[in-house]
Amino acid sequence: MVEHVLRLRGVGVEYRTSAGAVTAVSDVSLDVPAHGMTVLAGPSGSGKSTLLRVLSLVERPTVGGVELRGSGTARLSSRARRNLRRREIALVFQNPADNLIDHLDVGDNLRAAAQAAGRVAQVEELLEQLGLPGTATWKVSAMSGGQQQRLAFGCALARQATVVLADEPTSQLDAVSADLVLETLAHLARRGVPVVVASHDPRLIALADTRFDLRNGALAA
Ligand SMILES: Nc1ncnc2c1ncn2[C@@H]1O[C@H](COP(=O)(O)OP(=O)(O)OP(=O)(O)O)[C@@H](O)[C@H]1O
Repeated sequence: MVEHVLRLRGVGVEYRTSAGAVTAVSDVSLDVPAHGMTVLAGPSGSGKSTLLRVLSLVERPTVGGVELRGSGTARLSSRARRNLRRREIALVFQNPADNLIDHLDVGDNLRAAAQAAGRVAQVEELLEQLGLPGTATWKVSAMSGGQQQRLAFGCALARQATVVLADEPTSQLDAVSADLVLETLAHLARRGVPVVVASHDPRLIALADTRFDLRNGALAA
């Protein structure tokens, strides 16, 4: 059994800008356990979002390697990376509206997410698990921000993703809505789905089974 769902080895990310090269992440090596919630914590600009994009195979690091379930990804073509991402990885963005298709109702969002990964969604069962029973025919716009984020994590469950990654999933929500998301994250972790979250929300960080602290693009000692 693979103990780590994702591993980074010597990862660095550099951006070229008109003002010169910007180092967003330097020499990060870490192992994400195959169970529970892993949090990337750190102040604004410390490299959390960049690292999350690398972990989710959206962005190739400038140097270093990323392993998913024990297999290296560096030699994969862009197309193979895209297919791997589609099959195995779910990424939830901070703005609830960016995670859902607003012209589809709630049930069809779950069905579309499942279909994109070659799966079939058990809509009523998922909505029950998410604490959103009876909402299958609701418009997404009729839901609160917290309910929308919950549904976004439900789409990750519908896809049966190997790992779920989320960038600041509570940052645009009020306290009550953020509570809904924290409950959902705890639910995913209990179901054995590994979750990786970038956040500086202390309540979310408190739920971490594994925590990595970033400072200026590097792991804090
Ligand atoms: N596309 C880019 N081009 C140039 N610099 C970038 C780019 N993306 C990120 N950076 C820089 O890299 C560093 C890390 O940014 P990143 O967004 O990963 O940090 P963060 O911890 O997620 O911050 P926040 O919490 O504010 O989102 C910052 O100095 C940022 O300005």
